[in-house]
Amino acid sequence: MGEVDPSFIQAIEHRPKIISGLEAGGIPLIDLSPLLSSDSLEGYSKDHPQAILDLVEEIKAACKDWGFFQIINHGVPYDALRRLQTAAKEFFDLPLEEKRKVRRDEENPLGYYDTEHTKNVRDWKEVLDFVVVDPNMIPLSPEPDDQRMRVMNNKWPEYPSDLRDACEEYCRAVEKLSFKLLEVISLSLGLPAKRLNGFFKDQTSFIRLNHYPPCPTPHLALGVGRHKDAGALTVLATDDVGGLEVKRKTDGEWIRVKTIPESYIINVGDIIQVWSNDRYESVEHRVVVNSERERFSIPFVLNPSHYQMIKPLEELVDEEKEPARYKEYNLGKFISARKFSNFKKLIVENVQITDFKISK
Ligand SMILES: O=C(O)CCC(=O)C(=O)O
Ligand SMILES: [Fe+2]
Repeated sequence: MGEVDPSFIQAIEHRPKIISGLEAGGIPLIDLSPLLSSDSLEGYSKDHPQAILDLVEEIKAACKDWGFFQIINHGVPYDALRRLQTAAKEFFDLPLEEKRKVRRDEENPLGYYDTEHTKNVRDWKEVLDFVVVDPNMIPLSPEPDDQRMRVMNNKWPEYPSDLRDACEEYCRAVEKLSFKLLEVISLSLGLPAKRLNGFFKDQTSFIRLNHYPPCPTPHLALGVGRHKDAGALTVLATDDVGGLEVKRKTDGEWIRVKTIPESYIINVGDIIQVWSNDRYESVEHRVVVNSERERFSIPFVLNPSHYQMIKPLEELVDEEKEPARYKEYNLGKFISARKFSNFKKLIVENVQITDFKISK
């Protein structure tokens, strides 16, 4: 990634404003300590202590107003994250030919990849992807009648030798956190805490190690172009180099997310938007790069099983007052369409949940 290839250059209206060091903030910061003492919030809101009810309200407001929030006192051991961050840096420091030994290919979309395009513009980044349940399956093609499946296997690099262990250990901790958050979100929608858990048997959740090298033209390119996360929920760890920007719902301004030590950034994905029938929205975000410091981030994307049909939850729709706003879609077919479209620059837009929107 030396000189700037035209494939990285964003259209003028999507280029970032380069702000030096200034971070606007505004995204809610939520203290999860009330959750630390319990493993599960089984039951309905009314059965919980006030501290939990307050937390549910805070998360509800954050999901509605921003689609994003930051958390502290989340219970994920910092050492587990540090260990994975160290291993990730060691991996990305390897020569390209070494990294390409585990590269993603047409058969298996997992592994190393440095040519992802978001909205048809190349991202200034390299990634390493792993699934949480290994091996995992997704449909071979997005065609509705094609029943064939594709097996996805994690491709563990030979170096650094503890990357696999670090990743698996981190995954267990962050997965536990993400299911707790899912319970709070379920309560915040007026549903029983465990209402959403059933969708995650045979989950297709994945972990991505992102590396954004310094970029000589940060005003022209983006680390990740504007996008919405397609999963249910994203739990994002970043280092102390800022860059993530969230599109503020009130005015469409791009707001830089503050880096807070030992915190996570949580965002609602497309699937929660559909389940909640638009009560919560999956909000657009992007990553701005800089010319001086490399940046690392690790999103964990909580994703249901491939065979799940995604549609608004029955309890949240009412034919008269609140009709379903989406037709159901098969998650596996959706993932399959996405995974194999970002290989190359396409003429058409990727599949989006809006493709399933029921017009009023
Ligand atoms: O690196 C970041 O801060 C965010 C990355 C992201 O949005 C993604 O990988 O979907
Ligand atoms: Fe994202």
